[in-house]
Amino acid sequence: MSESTDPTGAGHKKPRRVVLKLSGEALREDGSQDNISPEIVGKMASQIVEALKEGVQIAIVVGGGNFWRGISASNRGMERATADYMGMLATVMNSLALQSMLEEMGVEVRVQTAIEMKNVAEPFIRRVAIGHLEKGRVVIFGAGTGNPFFSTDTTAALRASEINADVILKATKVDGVYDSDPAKNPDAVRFDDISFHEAISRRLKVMDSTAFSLCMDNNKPIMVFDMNEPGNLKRALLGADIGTLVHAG
Ligand SMILES: Nc1ncnc2c1ncn2[C@@H]1O[C@H](COP(=O)(O)OP(=O)(O)OP(=O)(O)O)[C@@H](O)[C@H]1O
Ligand SMILES: O=c1ccn([C@@H]2O[C@H](COP(=O)(O)O)[C@@H](O)[C@H]2O)c(=O)[nH]1
Repeated sequence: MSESTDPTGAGHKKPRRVVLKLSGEALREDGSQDNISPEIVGKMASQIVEALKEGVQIAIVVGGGNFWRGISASNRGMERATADYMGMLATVMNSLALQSMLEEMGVEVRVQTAIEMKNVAEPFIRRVAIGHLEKGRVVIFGAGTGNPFFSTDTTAALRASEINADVILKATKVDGVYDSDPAKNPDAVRFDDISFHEAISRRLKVMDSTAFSLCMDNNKPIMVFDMNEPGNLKRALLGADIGTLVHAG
């Protein structure tokens, strides 16, 4: 794709509203004991500030893998639903860290959680979230879907459908979707674009199948890209060739 191509397939050059999915794991500095690196969160927040200048409405879902993944704890003997609720609480910590950094940079932010915790955040109310976005505020959706056995990728797919986002921008440690996990296979080959159907039938693990299916059913394209590179979020919004577009085909 060139700088001018349509990243959403929706007929406009720049999306009007996006859901940005941030990896929780990416908030931790390699080798550090801290689960959250304020420096990394700051760098992500700077990119979000830069992207907001494009006039795009941005809602965010942050993962929790820097603290806790329910399935890992469950594989080690903990009851799955409880482990998953712990994972959802982890995403709230990440949401608050991001809110704090964005506010330091002058951005108005509201965190809305799927599990009520009114002392720290608003409850998720779809119409209120849309109202915030229309006023130029960033909305961060914390606590996942509020349900165990799901992931924050599925949360991003669900919220994108609910708020009618044009595209999901999935920021990861890798620069797109590969034919196998590039972290495990150095010979993995990257796709410029791939259909939902093919991503699901090849069982590509960059997102879970529930998230892919929900995006496919609701026609929400996903741009998978590496946000560690400064400026990449803005490039993704403008349709630059920096990742893999997963689309209806
Ligand atoms: N076919 C594939 N193509 C690209 N990445 C893949 C593929 N299969 C597995 N992966 C892995 O998926 C990861 C991307 O997922 P994501 O950003 O959600 O990471 P995560 O660690 O699960 O995040 P979180 O902390 O939010 O749980 C990459 O780190 C990559 O190694
Ligand atoms: O809807 C949801 C979302 C998340 N969880 C739990 O939280 C952790 C962290 O999320 P990641 O997507 O892995 O970053 C996840 O492993 C689940 O345990 C959930 O239960 N429901």
